[in-house]
Amino acid sequence: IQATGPERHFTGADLFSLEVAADPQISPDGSQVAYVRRSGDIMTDQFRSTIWLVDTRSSEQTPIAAGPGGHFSPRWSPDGSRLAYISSAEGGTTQIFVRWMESGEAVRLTNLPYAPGSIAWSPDGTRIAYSMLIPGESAGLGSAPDAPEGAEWADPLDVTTAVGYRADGQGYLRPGFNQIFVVPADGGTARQLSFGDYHHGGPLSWTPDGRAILFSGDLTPDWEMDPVEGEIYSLDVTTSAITPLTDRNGPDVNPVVSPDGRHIAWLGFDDQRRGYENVLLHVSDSDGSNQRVLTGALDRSINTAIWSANSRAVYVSYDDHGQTKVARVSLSGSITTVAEGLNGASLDRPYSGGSFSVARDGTLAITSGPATSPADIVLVRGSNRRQLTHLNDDLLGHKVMGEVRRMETASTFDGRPIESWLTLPPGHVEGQRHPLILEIHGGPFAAYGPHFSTDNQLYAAAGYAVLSVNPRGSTSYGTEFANLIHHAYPGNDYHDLMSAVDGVIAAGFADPDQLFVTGGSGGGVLTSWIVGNTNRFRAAATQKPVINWTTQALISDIPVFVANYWFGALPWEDQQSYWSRSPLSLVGNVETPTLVLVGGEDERTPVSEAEQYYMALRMEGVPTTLIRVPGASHGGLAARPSQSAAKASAILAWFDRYRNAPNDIME
Ligand SMILES: CSCC[C@H](NC(C)=O)C(=O)N[C@@H](C)C(=O)N[C@@H](CO)C(=O)O
Repeated sequence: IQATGPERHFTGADLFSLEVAADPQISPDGSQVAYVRRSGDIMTDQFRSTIWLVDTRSSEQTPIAAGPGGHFSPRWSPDGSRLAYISSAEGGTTQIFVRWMESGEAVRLTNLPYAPGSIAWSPDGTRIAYSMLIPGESAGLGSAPDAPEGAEWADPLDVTTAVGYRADGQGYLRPGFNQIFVVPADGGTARQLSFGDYHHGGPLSWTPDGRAILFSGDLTPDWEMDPVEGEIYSLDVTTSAITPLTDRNGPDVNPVVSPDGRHIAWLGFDDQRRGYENVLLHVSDSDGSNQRVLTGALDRSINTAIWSANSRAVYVSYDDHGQTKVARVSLSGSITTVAEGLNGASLDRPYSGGSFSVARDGTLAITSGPATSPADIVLVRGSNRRQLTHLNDDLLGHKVMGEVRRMETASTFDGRPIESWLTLPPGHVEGQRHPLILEIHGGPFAAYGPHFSTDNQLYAAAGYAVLSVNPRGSTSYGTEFANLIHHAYPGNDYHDLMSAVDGVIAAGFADPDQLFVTGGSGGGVLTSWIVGNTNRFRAAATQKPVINWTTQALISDIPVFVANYWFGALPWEDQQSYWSRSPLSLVGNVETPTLVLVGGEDERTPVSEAEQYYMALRMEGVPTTLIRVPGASHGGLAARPSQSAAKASAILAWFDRYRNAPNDIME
C-alpha cells in the first residue's frame, strides 16, 4: 500500500534517527559546553558517539571529534585552553587525544595497547592520569603436548580461579588488573604508577600540588568475596607509595579533592548487608581525618559529586520521586536544589538519570528534556534555564508523540502512595479507554520517571496506554521504601503494581478486559511473578528475567552480591527462600500466554534463566515463544536500533494476537 502522507506516529525506523546528549562538560569560564552526542546510524545499526562543542551564548555547535570511530569522555584542561578525550579515530584500541582549542589542532597523545579510562588532568595542566587494564597470567594447570611445526591446534584450556570471571557486556574476562598511569599532556612516555594484583579504580582526582592522585579500590586479600567493599587511597605520583584514607566496612568511592586542597569529598555508606543503602556524600580533611556525612538528612542516594570553585560546597546529583536533580551541599550540610528535570542517556525505557558539570561561576550544564524527547544540553544559571541543543526537533517535531501523565494510587497492601507515569496513545481523547501495558522496571533498586522511552512510545503508537510504576523497592523515595523488599523480593511489590493498574482503570484510561504486562530483568522477575499469581492479563512478555534464584546466584556475574545482600544465605543454606521467591515455583499456576525474551550474551540474568522458564511453560502447555537477541548483553538488549525496534515489534505482535482474540479463547 502506498503511503499517502508522512508518518506522524513514532515508528521502529525512527530509532535510527534519534540522538541523545550525554556527559556535558562546561568549560571553566562557562563559555562553551563539550558533550557526547550519540546518534543512530542506519548503516552500522549502532548509536555512534561523537564530541561536539556548543557555545553557551549563541548555541552555535562545532564538531570536535565526529569522524570515523567512537569519541567520548571530553575533559577540559584546568585553564580551559585544551580538551582531552578518548577516541578510536585512528582505528584499533581507543587512545587519549588532546585538542588545543585556539588552533583547533588535535593530537593523539598515547599509543596504548589497551583501552584507557578515567582520564584526569593534573591541576597545572602538564599531565593526564588515566587507568588501564593490564593483562595478567591465566591460572595454569597441566599442559598440552607440543604442537608439530605448522599445526593449527585449538585454543589452550581456559583455567580460572577468579570469582569475577564473567561480566555483562564483556563475556568471559581475561585475567588482569586495573592500574593507574600518567602521561605528559603535550606528548611523551606514559608511566605506570600503581602495581599489584588489585584493581585501582577511577574516577581519579589529583591533589592541587600535583603530588598525589586519589583513587578507590579494595586492596585487601579478601577483595573478590566482598563486591561492595572499597576504600579511598592516596597514590604518591613520585614514589608510588599508597596511603589509605578511609577504613570502614562499606564502600568508599569517587574521591574528589577540593580545589584548595583542604578537603576530600567522596561517596559511600556503612555496609549493613541490606539490599539498598543510600549512597551518602562524605567529606574529610585532606589527610582523611575529621570524616563526616553531609547528606544524611536528605534520605536520597547521591550519584555524582563536584566541588564548587571556591571549595565551600559540593554539587551533587540525586534521584527524587523518579526525577534527577542537582543540589548544592555546603560544608555545613545545608542542601539547596539548584536544577531539576535531568534526563539520562538510556533510550529504551524511562529510567531516571542524567549528568551535569559546573563552571567556575556556578553555571550548570545538564542533560535534560521532556518525556517525549531524548535528553538535550540545557544551561542553568540561577533560575534561568536555556536549552542549548535541539537534537531531535528535526525528527520528533513532525511526530505526534504519546503524552506522559503522572499518576498516584494507594497500595491495597498498606495504603502507601505508589507513583507511576502513564503514556497515552497519541491523539488520546478524554474519556477514551485503551488496552493497557504494565511495563515494570528492573534493578530492583532503580526508578522510572517522566523520561523518554522508545519502548513506551512504540507501544503507545500502536494504540496501547503504557504504565511505568515505581512499586516498593524503587529508589528515589528513601531507604525505608526501598528496603520494604529487603529479603522479600518479589513479594508485596505485586500489590503495588496491581493497585497502580486498578488506579488507571478507575481513572477511566484503561480497558479492564485488555490488560498486558511486560518488564525487563527485575521487571522480568515481576512479570513472571504476576502471571503466577493472577490471570487478569491477556498476555505477558517477560524480558531477561531471573526465574530461579539458585541458578542466578551461581551463574550470573553478581553471584556473591545476590547471595549475601538479596538473600543473606547461600542457596543450600536456605533453599526454602530461594525457591519460594523464584517465579519458577509458580509456573504450575500460569495460564497467561507468555513470551520469553533474552539477550544471547546476557551475563547478568543469563540466557539459561529465560530458557528454564520457556521450557517450564512448554511443559505446562502454556502458549509461549522464546526469543534470543543475538549478540546482546543484559545492559545492551536495546543497544542496536534494529534489535530494539524488532524487540518492541515482537512484543506488540504477541500482545496483538491476544488483544484481538475472542474472549472465549482467552478463558
Ligand atoms: C551490584 S549489581 C545490583 C543489580 C543491578 N542493579 C541495577 C540497578 O542495575 C542489576 O543489574 N540488576 C538487574 C537484575 C536488573 O534488574 N537490571 C535492570 C536495571 O539496570 C535492567 O533493566 O536491566
